[in-house]
Amino acid sequence: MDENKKSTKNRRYIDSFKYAFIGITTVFREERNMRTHVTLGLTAILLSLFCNLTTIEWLWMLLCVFLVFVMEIWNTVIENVVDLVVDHHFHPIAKKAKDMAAAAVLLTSLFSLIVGGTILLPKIFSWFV
Ligand SMILES: Nc1ncnc2c1ncn2[C@@H]1O[C@H](COP(=O)(O)OP(=O)(O)OP(=O)(O)O)[C@@H](O)[C@H]1O
Repeated sequence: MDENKKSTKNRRYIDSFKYAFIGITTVFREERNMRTHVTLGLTAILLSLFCNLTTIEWLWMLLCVFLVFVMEIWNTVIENVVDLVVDHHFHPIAKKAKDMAAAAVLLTSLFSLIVGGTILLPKIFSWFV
């Protein structure tokens, strides 16, 4: 049987990891927004490496980066399920679901921007004064 076309439960933990990894690579390959989030997240982590963060600050930064990734993955899940259900035809409830999923990503990104800015900006300014 073609492994990519199976629709039964994973029997082994290694299979669960394998399909989760395929999910990550698929969302990265197919969603431009996900690639932007990864680029911005990696930039924030790279900057943090030069900013001498405390353990708590590191945990906040990592929480924000992972939250945005997870929210973008859920947004993509909802887009895919909606497209599957309405078969790409216009439907007001499809629009509502997709707009709300996009709103969740927007709010998480704004929250991350506030946290990242609060932690990193004072440290970056202190390099120049
Ligand atoms: N089947 C549909 N019926 C009604 N409106 C839709 C439908 N599909 C998409 N839309 C509208 O188009 C917008 C963009 O949908 P699309 O599936 O292209 O997501 P996207 O451009 O990948 O969005 P995002 O930037 O959140 O990833 C939705 O937020 C919604 O307003």
